[in-house]
Amino acid sequence: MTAPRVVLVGPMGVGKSTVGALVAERLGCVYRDTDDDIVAAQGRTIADIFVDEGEPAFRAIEKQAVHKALAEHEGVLALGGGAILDEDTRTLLAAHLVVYLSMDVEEAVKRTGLNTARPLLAVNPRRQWRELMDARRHLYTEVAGAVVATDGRTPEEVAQAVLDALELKEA
Ligand SMILES: Nc1ncnc2c1ncn2[C@@H]1O[C@H](COP(=O)(O)OP(=O)(O)O)[C@@H](O)[C@H]1O
Ligand SMILES: O=C(O)C1=C[C@@H](OP(=O)(O)O)[C@@H](O)[C@H](O)C1
Ligand SMILES: [Mg+2]
Repeated sequence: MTAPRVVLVGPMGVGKSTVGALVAERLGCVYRDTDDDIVAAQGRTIADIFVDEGEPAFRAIEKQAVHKALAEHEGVLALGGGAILDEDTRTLLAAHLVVYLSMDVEEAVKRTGLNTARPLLAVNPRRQWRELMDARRHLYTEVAGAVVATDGRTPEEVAQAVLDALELKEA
């Protein structure tokens, strides 16, 4: 069966895309990011999809993109932070090796700031991030086979911790 070597989940700005690319390089396999798939397929940015069609429409597009990538990708796969909100997606993830990258709120604000590319954090990022995590923390934990804390760690250190977690799981 085709399956990603590892699937990275976690909140916006935790480093899924940055760390995913590093882990793929270290494993000598291909890196894929479902946000990039969505942008390529739609020919517009994530922020534009949110503005043009709203979050429910984005989630429907995202669900399709995630299910396609889980079915066909063999390397490292990073999901958008909200992909785990979908119950069918969580069910599919149960069959995969999933690593949850975590961080606390201060680290989150440092990394994402007022970056308008992430529409869900455009206004009052600290409060919005707390609310998002209250709604999602248990879902990240539910789908994950391992949790890697990223606070105060460089992307290279986080990538190494992910590789260590993989080695433990694959052993
Ligand atoms: N371990 C880290 N320490 C500090 N900054 C980081 C770390 N990992 C990622 N970043 C920075 O945080 C921002 C968000 O990273 P990104 O990989 O896009 O996160 P995600 O895909 O989870 O939203 C980027 O500016 C990136 O350079
Ligand atoms: O957490 C979320 O709901 C989102 C996370 C984003 O991806 P990253 O987690 O890669 O920033 C992107 O899919 C969109 O802005 C919504
Ligand atoms: Mg990303």
